[in-house]
Amino acid sequence: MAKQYKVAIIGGGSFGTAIANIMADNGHDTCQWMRTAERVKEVNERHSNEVYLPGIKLNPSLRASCDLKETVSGCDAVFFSIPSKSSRDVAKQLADHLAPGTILVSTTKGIEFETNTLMSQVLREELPQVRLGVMSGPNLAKELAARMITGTVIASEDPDVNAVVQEILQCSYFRVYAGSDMYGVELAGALKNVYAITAGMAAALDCGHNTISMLVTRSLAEMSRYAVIKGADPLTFMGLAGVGDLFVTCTSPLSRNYRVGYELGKGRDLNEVVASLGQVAEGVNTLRLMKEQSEALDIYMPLVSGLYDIIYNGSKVSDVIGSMMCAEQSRDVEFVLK
Ligand SMILES: NC(=O)c1ccc[n+]([C@@H]2O[C@H](COP(=O)([O-])OP(=O)(O)OC[C@H]3O[C@@H](n4cnc5c(N)ncnc54)[C@H](O)[C@@H]3O)[C@@H](O)[C@H]2O)c1
Ligand SMILES: O=P(O)(O)OC[C@H](O)CO
Repeated sequence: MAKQYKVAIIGGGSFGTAIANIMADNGHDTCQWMRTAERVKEVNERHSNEVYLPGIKLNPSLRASCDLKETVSGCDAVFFSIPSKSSRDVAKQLADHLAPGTILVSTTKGIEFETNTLMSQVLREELPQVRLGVMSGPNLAKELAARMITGTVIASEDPDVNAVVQEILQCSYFRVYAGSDMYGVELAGALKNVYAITAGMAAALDCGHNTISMLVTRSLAEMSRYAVIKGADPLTFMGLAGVGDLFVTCTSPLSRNYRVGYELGKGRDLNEVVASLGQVAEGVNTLRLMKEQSEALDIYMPLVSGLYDIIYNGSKVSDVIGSMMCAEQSRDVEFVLK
């Protein structure tokens, strides 16, 4: 029989609940920390989290708690699934409760806005005692919670972290691949959200399949170009955390970032769209960061600039597309060509 671990998940939203449910399905002693007492009661008594995962029956062995110390005490591994905006605050709360050597896995696909810092770095700064990993891939929470076949990537500098996480999560519907390019895996997860907004907008404007295909492929080129300049391995972007996640997020209406783009494409106001979502769409802040970075580092990112101009400068979609199509002819796969 496979080893049973004591595990915790920090975050009571869609993804935290989906991951907690897998671990409970796998027979691990699983506790999920969430800040809302009403939601804790619902998970413990009705085995559901209707606000975030409507219609999903959770494993009855999954426990929830509002008590952070009790949740993580004695855990072998802790999964962190808090939106980037609040990650540092929650990490600070965890500081006194995580034993040295505990495995901590970030599943957050965002960047700290004020510092342009990835979550692994935020966690490293606040929780130096842990062994870190990041998990990312084409992982729509609703599909995972419905136990649809899914693959993901765990990346850590410590191969033991990868092996333990594979053992904890691997099951008949979830396949966990290992990687060592932690930076690339995490960056890919954050960047693809921006391009999903563009893809949602293109869908709202009834663009053809040729257009969507060009958009997604050039998105991959643009995010890879940025990531390579920042030190990531371009091959990471060919895997599940790169092209895999870009594909799912740019094509599925289950993606919140895609939905933001779709609603913007239908002419709705950004603030109104974000407020009505009721869940996080990390790409909105990541877009602003990428625009700043592309200017500061002089990286050619026409899709980021175009989307930024449409959302924040009131540019017309047709004008932005027109200027992109008339730009100087370029080479394909230039981000890997020397
Ligand atoms: N939903 C998905 O399909 C999915 C898949 C992979 C990764 N992710 C990433 O996981 C992260 C979390 O996403 P999600 O989908 O679970 O978001 P969500 O909006 O569904 O839920 C966010 C959760 O975080 C909690 N939270 C926010 N601020 C908090 C604070 N200060 N203290 C305590 N709790 C706080 C909220 O109460 C809520 O329970 C994001 O970075 C997202 O990109 C999401
Ligand atoms: O709903 P989104 O747009 O945050 O995307 C969810 C996941 O990241 C897809 O892998």
